[in-house]
Amino acid sequence: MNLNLKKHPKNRTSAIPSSFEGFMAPFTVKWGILATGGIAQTFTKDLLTNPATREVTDIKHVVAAVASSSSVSRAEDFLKDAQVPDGAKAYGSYAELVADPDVDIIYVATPHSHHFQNAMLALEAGKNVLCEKAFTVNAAQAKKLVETAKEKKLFLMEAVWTRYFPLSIKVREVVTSGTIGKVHRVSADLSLGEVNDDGSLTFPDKNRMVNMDLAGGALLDLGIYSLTWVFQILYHCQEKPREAPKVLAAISKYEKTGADDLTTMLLQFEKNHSVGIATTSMRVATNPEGHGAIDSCPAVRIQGTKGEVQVFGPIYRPVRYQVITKGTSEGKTEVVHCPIPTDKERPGQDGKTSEGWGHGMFWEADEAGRCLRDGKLQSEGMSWEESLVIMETMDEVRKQGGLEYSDLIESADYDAKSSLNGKA
Ligand SMILES: NC(=O)C1=CN([C@@H]2O[C@H](COP(=O)(O)OP(=O)(O)OC[C@H]3O[C@@H](n4cnc5c(N)ncnc54)[C@H](OP(=O)(O)O)[C@@H]3O)[C@@H](O)[C@H]2O)C=CC1
Ligand SMILES: O=C1OC[C@@H](O)[C@H](O)[C@H]1O
Repeated sequence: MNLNLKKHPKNRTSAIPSSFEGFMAPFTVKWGILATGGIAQTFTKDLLTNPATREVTDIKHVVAAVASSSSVSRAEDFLKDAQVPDGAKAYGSYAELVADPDVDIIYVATPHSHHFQNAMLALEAGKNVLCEKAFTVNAAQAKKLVETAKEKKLFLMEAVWTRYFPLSIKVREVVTSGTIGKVHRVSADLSLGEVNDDGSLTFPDKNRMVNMDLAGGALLDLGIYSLTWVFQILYHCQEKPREAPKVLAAISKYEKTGADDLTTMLLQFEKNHSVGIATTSMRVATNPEGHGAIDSCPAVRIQGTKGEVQVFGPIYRPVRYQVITKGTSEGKTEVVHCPIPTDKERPGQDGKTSEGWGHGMFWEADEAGRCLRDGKLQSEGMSWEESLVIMETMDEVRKQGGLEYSDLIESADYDAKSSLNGKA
């Protein structure tokens, strides 16, 4: 779909009585899912939830097709497992998926190493793209994606789902409203404790978390969320033109694979008199009670002159924050819960419980849909410019820590026939 050609009636300039708009058919987004791994499954299930469960009436998602680079049968199994309604197509190659005229937007759900080539494959085929985090391996690749999307007038967005959580939006509002005064410091951590008794990590060496061939490591996989919190406060909430940070980093590497397993970043926004401390690790967990437990200690602290916002982890999928304001002798604490709505008509995410589907990825999908509907090439919540500054920050962190990947996955030269694009 070329955004220049297709406009939803809601985007017309002629006067439509606002009372009428509520009766308009929702804008339908036809998704193509590129890859069949863990997050592709979770995202697809979120697309299939009833939007009304999150009070959305203007957007409807359809899973039009899925592709596996392994085999067509894997794509077929994926459709079955995700309970995708009949009619969706299964492909045994990414090339076939991006050529499907029934697909509006491609969700790229491959390992980091593959994002650049896969997203380029889709853009070159004229498809809009929502690409999983980390956007690419380096800033040069991200720049090339952005240039291509701009030139071809296609929508492109890094899938940093956390930014579209109502919780994130509310926290940004607390900050910009001045409730906690001038913010001088943000610290954010996303860490897992995945260590065996012998000091090795629990991930097998080939696992994408630690595999250098898949651009594994704490920084690109987990640290991106610590950076997300620092950036969505200290960068995103700045007035434009925004100041990019100076960076100081320490990286420690996993001796078995060379991937980073303990990375610490200090980001200084000198003119704004503020500093970010972003940490990530696979050795010591953010939450000593264990990953996935509702954290008892805050994983993000946003510290202002008049108070503090604390966000409880896991910070990629937070459901609770508190605002502590000065003023009275004891101070005042307001705890805010932001539960993720589930579709009770669907069986539990694991197929067993009766909680219903809903992981929280639907909000970013709704945003992508609204951008397509409104003819926007990028989302304000995760703009191209901000993705690029974050990629540049991670480049600098890797440079200081001496963390390099292979030429194949660092290359910013697009090659449709690259092994990273699977079979043609
Ligand atoms: N937003 C979020 O909460 C999360 C995001 N992610 C991000 O999603 C992406 C994928 O992660 P995840 O789904 O956990 O990964 P998985 O390993 O579960 O799946 C990756 C998929 O990519 C495809 N693929 C293509 N080439 C390769 C290759 N050489 N090695 C492995 N897989 C390959 C495979 O699908 P096929 O064979 O069908 O082509 C595979 O199933 C990453 O960028 C990660 O950072 C991950 C977890 C959570
Ligand atoms: O994006 C992610 O969020 C959840 C983590 O467990 C996962 O490793 C990461 O890719």
